[in-house]
Amino acid sequence: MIGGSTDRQNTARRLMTKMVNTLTAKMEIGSPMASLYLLGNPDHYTSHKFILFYWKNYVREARSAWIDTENNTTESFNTEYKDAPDKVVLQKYDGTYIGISSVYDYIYRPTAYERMSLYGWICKAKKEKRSKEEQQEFDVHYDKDELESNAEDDGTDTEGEDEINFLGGGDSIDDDIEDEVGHQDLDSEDELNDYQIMYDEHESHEFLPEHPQYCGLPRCDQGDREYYCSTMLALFKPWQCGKYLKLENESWDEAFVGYSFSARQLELMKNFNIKYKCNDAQDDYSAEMKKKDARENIFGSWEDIGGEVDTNCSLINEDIPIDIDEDMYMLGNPNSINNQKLHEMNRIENVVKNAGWLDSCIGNIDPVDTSFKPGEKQSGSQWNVLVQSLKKLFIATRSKNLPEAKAIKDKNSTSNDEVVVDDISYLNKIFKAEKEHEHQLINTIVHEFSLNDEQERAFRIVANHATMTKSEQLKMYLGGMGGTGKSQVIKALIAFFDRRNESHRIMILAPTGSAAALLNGSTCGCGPVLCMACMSPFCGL
Ligand SMILES: Nc1ncnc2c1ncn2[C@@H]1O[C@H](COP(=O)(O)OP(=O)(O)OP(=O)(O)O)[C@@H](O)[C@H]1O
Repeated sequence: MIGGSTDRQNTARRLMTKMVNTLTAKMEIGSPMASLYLLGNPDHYTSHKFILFYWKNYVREARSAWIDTENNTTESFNTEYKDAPDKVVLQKYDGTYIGISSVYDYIYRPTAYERMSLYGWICKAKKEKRSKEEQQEFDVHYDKDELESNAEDDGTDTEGEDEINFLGGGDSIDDDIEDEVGHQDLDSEDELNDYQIMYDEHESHEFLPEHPQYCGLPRCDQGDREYYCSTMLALFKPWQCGKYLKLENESWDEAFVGYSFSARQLELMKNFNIKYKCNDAQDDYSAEMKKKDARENIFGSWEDIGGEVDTNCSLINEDIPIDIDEDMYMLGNPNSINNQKLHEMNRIENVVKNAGWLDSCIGNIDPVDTSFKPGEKQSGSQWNVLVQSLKKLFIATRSKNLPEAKAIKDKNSTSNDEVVVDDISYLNKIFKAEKEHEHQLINTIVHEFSLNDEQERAFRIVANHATMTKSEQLKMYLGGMGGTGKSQVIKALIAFFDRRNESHRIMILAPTGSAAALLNGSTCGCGPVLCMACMSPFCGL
């Protein structure tokens, strides 16, 4: 679909958007996160702010100044120059569309900044949209005729020209055009530090090329040396035109060697290469692993596979061809990576099989008969009614002999004038179940689960109550700090009801799936209705 016609691409895009929106709506936001958003605080903190910088456009612009005269241009430069034209943003100005590139923001910067390198400019530049009032004031201050006459003037370096060119060609761009270029003009040195010329991250995407290359700076020790030198010069030597960066008869390399970079700039250049050093180290490690025949080690070779290619695609320098031995990936080759992978997968499968993880279920669950056909034909709703009525019948039969049901029955038979004193003897420590074996069972479980005094008290209240034939519903809350043994009490109760063959009288509910899973219970969502139906003493929980 992605590679199809425009219609199909749009359909695919719409579908993806719908899916993302649907998933996002279902996403839960925790209360701390919600509070952060409401208070306008960030949801994360970083020590540095990074600005996306698409350097290739600038280097292309700088090198293009030499494209005609530079007879010894390398093939790679020619190809690159032709294949990757500058990306511009189209804006309507006085009925005419003009292309604006962020490169011009640097080239036509105010005279106050003419000694600022591209690197410094990118760190400080910020693009802001002018408010309507500011725009009106600006329009009044710089009238259009003056702008046009100055724009035609291709000569001297006047202050006026700087201001005009700095506008990127549009001082009165239509209001409805999204990326209006707003700048302040500066006169004094003092303003240099205060002046924030930073790209606003919310608008900068308008100016970015499709393939981010911010990490793919050329290498100092490999590849096209000329391209590397021109890139570093474009970054660190101030320029308005590529001609500023080197002399007519000079190569980029000579200009690079001859330029005195500051200590900070040299340090930055060194840092640019750290990523490549890491990649090299990773490749060396892969080579080492291969040598050691990692196939002998179950897990070792998993790390080894694909070591040649850095999976952080955006960080790979597209300029440098990745050296991949295709033979290594062919299945026919017994030493190929794919075969090694297959071999490891079989080994792991055997390990898992031998450990019994793939054995059939111990509980002997009957297999579902997929070929089953009902003996009588009924519509869906008729089946539904039948199932519901059978369910009711089943629940009624099961709860017929439960004490609560009996108690309710008995209670209903008493008249309104009668005072009934509820039996709450089960709360006493000296309570003894009517039947001796029930009393014994309670004692055994207290002992088996080594319940402490408080746990025992809680357990006995529920267990005693369960042995009574006439009693009100027990509503009880068992609280305590984390790890104080609440779950232990519940486990004891599960065992108690289990041994009385009354597992159906207890239902474990928890607010989250993981909490419920710890006690083999369910989440609260499915609770209330079933809880009432099973007449569990935990109904009130
Ligand atoms: N009487 C006991 N004898 C021995 N071990 C116990 C006893 N009561 C609790 N424990 C142990 O203490 C640990 C914490 O107990 P438990 O999980 O029941 O606490 P909890 O109050 O339910 O904790 P949380 O609120 O964090 O879920 C468990 O490992 C449990 O086995």
